[in-house]
Amino acid sequence: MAANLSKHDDPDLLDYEDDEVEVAHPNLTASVAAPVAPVAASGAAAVADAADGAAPGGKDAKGSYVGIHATSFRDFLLKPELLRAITDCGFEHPSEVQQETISQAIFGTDILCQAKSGMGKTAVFVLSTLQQLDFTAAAASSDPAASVRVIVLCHTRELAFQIKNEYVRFSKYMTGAKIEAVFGGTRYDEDVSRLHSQRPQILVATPGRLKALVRDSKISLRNVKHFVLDECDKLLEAVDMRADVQQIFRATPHQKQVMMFSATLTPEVKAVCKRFMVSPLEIYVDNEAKLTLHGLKQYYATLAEAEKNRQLTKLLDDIDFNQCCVFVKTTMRAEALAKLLEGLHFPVVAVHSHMKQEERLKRYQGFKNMEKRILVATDVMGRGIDIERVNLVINYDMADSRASYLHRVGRAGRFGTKGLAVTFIASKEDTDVLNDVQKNFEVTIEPLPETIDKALYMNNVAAPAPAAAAAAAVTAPATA
Ligand SMILES: Nc1ncnc2c1ncn2[C@@H]1O[C@H](COP(=O)(O)OP(=O)(O)OP(=O)(O)O)[C@@H](O)[C@H]1O
Repeated sequence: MAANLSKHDDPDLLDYEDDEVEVAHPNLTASVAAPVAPVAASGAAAVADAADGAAPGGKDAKGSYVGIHATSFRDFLLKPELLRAITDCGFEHPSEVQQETISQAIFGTDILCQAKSGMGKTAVFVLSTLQQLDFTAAAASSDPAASVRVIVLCHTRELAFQIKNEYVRFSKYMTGAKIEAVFGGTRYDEDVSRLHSQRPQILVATPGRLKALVRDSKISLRNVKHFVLDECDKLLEAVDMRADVQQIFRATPHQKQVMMFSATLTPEVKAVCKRFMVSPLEIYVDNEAKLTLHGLKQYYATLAEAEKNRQLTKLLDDIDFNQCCVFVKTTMRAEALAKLLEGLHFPVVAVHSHMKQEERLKRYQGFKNMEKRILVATDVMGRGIDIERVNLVINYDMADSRASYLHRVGRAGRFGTKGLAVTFIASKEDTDVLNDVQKNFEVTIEPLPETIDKALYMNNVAAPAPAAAAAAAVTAPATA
């Protein structure tokens, strides 16, 4: 494995998602002139809607969109307890990226993998590491002080929590499997005692917290056999994060499997990633155009900043969504917008980096459990987060780059399902990003039409016959 990584000064411990610019925005605190009818506050209607996503016969509709039906998870010759858990999770067929990578990942090959958002990259490293681990009592007692065999690094706490849960559900028939997650914003001493008492074999972490634990010798990584970076471009692009990752990497043995994943990998980041690896299997999307999610209908609305609130509330009323993510550019705007929507009785919750960790996870979990239908968030929630019922993304503030746009809209249309993304364009910079997205991802983002046909963004809603289309269509506001 490549060991001659360049040195960086030790940065202060950081929460990596705290990179948002704080700009007060008067528009958000202004009240919306016209009263707006709320969407159903109860989860019941939405749960019924979400059921639309299920294919006839109760089968999960997702598998039928992107699964390669000629192959099956059985073809990977996985452990029976893993296959049982895969079946319980409703996975029928491996997706393309799973088919391309799992068969080699389970033999310990280093993997550098780029694949579209929502196509099941998580299961690649979760399944392949679980397949390779030995959870027997003998293995556990061999060196209890250095129990960790798998390190998974990711950039946010919610993602760490989500990945830990994926490990839990796929290891449910594996006796002795112990999985923990550590991330900033929680009590350090509690992490220390939990790691000491639990002795996990699998540890999911944000780099800052893990770096501190390693630095203080609260954990030994000398037995690590698998080192995974999810959203690796995010972890390696910024110098401070990369330095933390490098420091953790250096605390692990030379001999190990390294796997890295993202939907977006620039040539520069690929080169950095490969310095951590030895002869990796490289799976890339050869043309950015192929990152476009074809189940996702994308529109934009050109409008003035002051018109955003009215437009947003109109969309939330008119569009028949299951769950929706609204992205804004700062934590302050997230708070203000959520308050405004709450005042109008929309079932909304805000998540951003400037809130207590406990509260943040509670809100994220509540949204995941369908207690609220609208999430207002900063880019903190823009990557990796997998919430199955989200079929509408609204960029209230345009993303600052095409990569960020791609990750955000990828919160809808997961695993080949249908979804809708609407982006507000209020400045020349917004237009530039929009043009960059259209050019590089070869997608045509149309102006928001008067009406949006439900069949475009709801699964199992048949496209109406042309004559009936007008009557069935949902009314949407005209663009400014
Ligand atoms: N083979 C499969 N069959 C059915 N569902 C699957 C399969 N593989 C993954 N999924 C589901 O697809 C969804 C998206 O998977 P995942 O979050 O791993 O995507 P991703 O590629 O990591 O996306 P992103 O780049 O946005 O992080 C999850 O809900 C996951 O449970």
